[in-house]
Amino acid sequence: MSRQPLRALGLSTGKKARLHRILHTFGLANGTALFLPYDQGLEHGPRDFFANPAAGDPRYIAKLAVEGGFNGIAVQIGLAEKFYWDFAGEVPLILKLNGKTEIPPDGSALSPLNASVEEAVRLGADAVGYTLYVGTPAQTEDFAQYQVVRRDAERWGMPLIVWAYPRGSAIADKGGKNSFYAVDYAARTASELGADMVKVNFPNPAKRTGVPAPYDGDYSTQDAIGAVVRSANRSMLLVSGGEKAGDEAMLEKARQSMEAGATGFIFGRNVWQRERVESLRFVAHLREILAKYPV
Ligand SMILES: O=C[C@H](O)COP(=O)(O)O
Repeated sequence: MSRQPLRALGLSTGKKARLHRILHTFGLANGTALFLPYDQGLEHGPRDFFANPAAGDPRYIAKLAVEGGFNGIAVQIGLAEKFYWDFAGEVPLILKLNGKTEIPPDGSALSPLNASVEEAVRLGADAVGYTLYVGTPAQTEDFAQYQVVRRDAERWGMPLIVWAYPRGSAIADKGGKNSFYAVDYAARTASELGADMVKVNFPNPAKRTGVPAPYDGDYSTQDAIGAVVRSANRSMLLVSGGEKAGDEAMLEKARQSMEAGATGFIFGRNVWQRERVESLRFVAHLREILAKYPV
């Protein structure tokens, strides 16, 4: 069960204090989490803002994070430097330390570092984020880069959230990046490598060719997300939103995730690729779900 009191997670003092601030003084302040990720402008490009052009303005998103009662906003260094100060202290900052464009092919992806844990401290961040691509040809280099971040995070008492993303042709041949096998393996990898929180896509247990046993068996989505939470063990599990989908489908995934023991959600496009009032209405539904699972 990943959703446990902070005291049960073996955290250092600085990490525990920052996580307590994030989880127990912001959002619902009940130990669950709702984060707003806003690095899509780098990862996917401005195409993500066409559905709601207002969302291309970082001030609009930061205001939404405050008004929506989020536990944190995750941005890259440039936006943290130039925009976060307007809202500093009003919503926790998660400084995303690495990131890349979608222009180079996905298969051999390594997400380079663009900022440091020390800069996160200077900016008043309460956590840092690192994208770890599990299964690519660049995995060895990625692990080495990650290890430095993990040590810095430990030294500065900074919680480390790992975006654990299966990627590359080897993963494509084994059921794809959202398969139960791939997501479960990514959650376990992040946990083994010292993540305090791990962010994964919701696993899809549909039968696929090339998936190693026992992942080729029959599993419900509830079985699959339950296994992923167990694989994350003492790393708190956050479920990612992904591309904009129907509200009912998203809310059902959210319910199943919390029922399985997840700590919360990190939903971006599903929140802000719509008009502000609609965003806040959707957020209210997410908060209703989170309210049922206090830690
Ligand atoms: O880093 C990318 C974002 O976390 C993606 O968030 P999203 O899929 O909910 O838009």
